[in-house]
Amino acid sequence: MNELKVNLPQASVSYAIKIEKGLLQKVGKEVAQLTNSRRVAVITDRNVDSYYGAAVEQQLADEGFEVSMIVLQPGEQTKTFSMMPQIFSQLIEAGLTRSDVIVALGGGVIGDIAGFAAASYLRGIDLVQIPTSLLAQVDSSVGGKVGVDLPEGKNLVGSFYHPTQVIIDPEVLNTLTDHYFADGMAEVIKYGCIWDADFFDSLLTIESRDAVMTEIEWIIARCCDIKREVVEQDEKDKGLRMLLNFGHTLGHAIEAYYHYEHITHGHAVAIGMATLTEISEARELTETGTADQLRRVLKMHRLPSELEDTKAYNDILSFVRKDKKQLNNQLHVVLLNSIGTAATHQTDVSFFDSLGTGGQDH
Ligand SMILES: NC(=O)c1ccc[n+]([C@@H]2O[C@H](COP(=O)([O-])OP(=O)(O)OC[C@H]3O[C@@H](n4cnc5c(N)ncnc54)[C@H](O)[C@@H]3O)[C@@H](O)[C@H]2O)c1
Ligand SMILES: O=C(O)C(=O)C[C@@H](O)[C@H](O)[C@H](O)COP(=O)(O)O
Ligand SMILES: [Zn+2]
Repeated sequence: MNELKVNLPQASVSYAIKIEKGLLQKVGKEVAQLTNSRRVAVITDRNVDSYYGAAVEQQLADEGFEVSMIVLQPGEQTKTFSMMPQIFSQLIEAGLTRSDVIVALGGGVIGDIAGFAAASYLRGIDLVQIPTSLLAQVDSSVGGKVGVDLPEGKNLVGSFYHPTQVIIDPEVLNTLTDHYFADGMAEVIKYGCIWDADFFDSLLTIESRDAVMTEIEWIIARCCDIKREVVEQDEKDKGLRMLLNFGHTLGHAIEAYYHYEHITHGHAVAIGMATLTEISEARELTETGTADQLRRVLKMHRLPSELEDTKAYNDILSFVRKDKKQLNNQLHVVLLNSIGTAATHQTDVSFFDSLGTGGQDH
């Protein structure tokens, strides 16, 4: 088993990330070790429930827990503020008290919304993250960002709320579709881009999904460890943590433009990373050849580097203009110096003027 520890002394928080093939079979015992409570609500989505819901429910029941299953519709449209009253009602109906536990069993959508429910229900109850998509295993289950979307944009309501443990079983990835596997690879590639050139290079040698799966435990562990290192230094996203947003300013705008349908988070981030790197390379802010390397690794892992509908960029820019992280009309964008190192830059939206022209200014 790989076990990492996230330590945030300033927030009086410390939790383990456990990574092991087959760990889902021991989930009842893992949760039982974390709490004296005997009541658990498992929040999941219909897809994940159909594969793993019954087994998780049974194991928790075997440990003496009274278990309530809250099963949501799959997809980003579920991660909305308007879903919260329904979830809170179900938690009340399940009789969850302050000493009880919410288990988030699913991808990033479930982790974010169940985490937000745990952060706000009764002013906060314990949360265990059991991420089941690659994206959730390498990124969203770690670091405590929980929240929901508003019609106006992504993740506009939320908080920092850490789990008491993250339980990762890479074997569950076998039932994930290729599309969502690729989504997770976008965030994996992001870590190589911003933090670790050797890791990036190794991703260029692992060509297929099967090849990734043979190396999966250390890949997940490396990503979680990078995120741990970043979050421990900047829990509240005021400085270093912004690097984890590489590709996201444009990515989030693309997702919002398409109403969170058609283009999923990882695909949007892939386009965001490649497009931004093309622009910054054309402006000599990034080492020549970086965008090519990035496009190569994205293609290898079945991810896009550009939007097919380049005409959409004008409208997408209006979402970039409304980016939530602006300060005095300045956007924070993360640019690569070269593969493996990145920095945040303040700029205005004109930085994106060349969108859709391959990085060349009009
Ligand atoms: N909190 C954070 O730090 C953070 C980080 C990155 C992304 N996110 C958020 O995460 C979300 C995207 O997460 P995602 O890509 O996991 O999407 P998702 O939760 O929608 O899961 C993708 C799809 O895979 C299915 N699925 C999940 N696990 C499965 C499994 N083992 N077998 C079969 N099907 C499975 C789901 O039902 C869903 O249809 C976005 O909302 C994004 O904003 C949050
Ligand atoms: O954990 C972080 O910090 C990240 O930025 C990770 C991102 O991959 C993730 O998509 C996150 O939800 C974005 O957060 P936001 O604050 O830009 O909404
Ligand atoms: Zn992301």
